[in-house]
Amino acid sequence: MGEFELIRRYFFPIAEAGNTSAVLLGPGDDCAIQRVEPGRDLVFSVDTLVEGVHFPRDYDPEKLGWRSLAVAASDLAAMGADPVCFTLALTLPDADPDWLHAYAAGLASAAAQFGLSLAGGDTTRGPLTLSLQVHGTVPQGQALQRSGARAGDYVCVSGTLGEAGAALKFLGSQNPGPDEQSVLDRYHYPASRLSLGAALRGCASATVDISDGLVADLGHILEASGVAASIDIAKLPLSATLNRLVGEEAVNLAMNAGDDYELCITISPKAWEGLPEEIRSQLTIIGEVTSGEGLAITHEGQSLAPAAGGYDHFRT
Ligand SMILES: Nc1ncnc2c1ncn2[C@@H]1O[C@H](COP(=O)(O)OP(=O)(O)O)[C@@H](O)[C@H]1O
Ligand SMILES: Cc1ncc(C[n+]2csc(CCOP(=O)(O)OP(=O)(O)O)c2C)c(N)n1
Ligand SMILES: [Mg+2]
Repeated sequence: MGEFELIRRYFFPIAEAGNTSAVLLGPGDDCAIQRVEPGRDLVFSVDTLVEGVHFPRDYDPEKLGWRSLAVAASDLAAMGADPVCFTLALTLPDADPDWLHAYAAGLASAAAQFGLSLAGGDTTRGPLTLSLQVHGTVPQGQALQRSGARAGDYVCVSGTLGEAGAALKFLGSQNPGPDEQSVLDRYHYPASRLSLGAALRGCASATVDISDGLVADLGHILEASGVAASIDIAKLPLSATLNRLVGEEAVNLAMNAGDDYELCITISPKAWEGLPEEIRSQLTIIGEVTSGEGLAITHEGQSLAPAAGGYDHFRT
């Protein structure tokens, strides 16, 4: 199978299944063409996944198909963008039809689920690496950013934290029990809170998605906004499953492990009161923004030393 046959066989069908009218030209030419409606801003981001770094060696290709798009889409969620389309740069050690079939199937279901049309890409031979560029749009000037947090805002997170991090221990399990399977699914099928992100436009003061860990990613908001915050670990949303599986380590995983792809947001108390209950129920208030700099961590009022954390590709 040659390069072009591979692309036609496995990826053109995904592009054809996407029905985004904003993609005027999909794969097959030198570039794709996306029309951006007047009055909207284009919001875009690229994320790379490397075998052995972002996912284990010999990882199930169907899960990789889903996961690769989900983690990229999560950046659109963090900006409050409505998803439109994506490109896929695929570097493969060889053209294995079974692998490609399964990868394409996982990717196709994520593309349909997230409303992202495949618009183009690039296919090369080399160590397994995937780069996905995602495009979304927002009404002009309304993209959520890391820089808007103000003293007095609440700090909130969506969903529950720490399970995807816990899953790393069980990735090699032959016979995972129900709790193990449930955290493994959080790793294999990350959330990407696209509709939550869009619903927070005009309400949240700052947003970030939690890829590297809560402490690190909230740290990005604090730095970009020039503020400090305190969070109470007793308020962290931890699932019963995580508590059963890892006991006291749950807090550390929730704070530092990453891979959750939940949103961390700041929001003024007034905007919080104005949120529909359906949106508030997806969020947990874990602390508040203060003036100054840095993140203070407390446990029921007692202050704790901040654990150094978060995933950093180059920290030695
Ligand atoms: N090689 C690069 N050249 C230009 N900008 C980059 C590069 N790598 C990362 N960035 C930018 O630095 C910021 C932080 O990157 P990253 O931590 O990967 O963000 P995210 O967690 O949202 O994927 C982003 O705005 C990203 O666009
Ligand atoms: C097999 C495996 N080991 C370790 C991890 C943990 N891990 C690797 S990269 C990463 C952080 C997210 O990756 P990054 O490239 O920083 O994503 P971005 O912030 O750019 O979205 C984490 C938590 C993992 N996901 N899989
Ligand atoms: Mg990135």
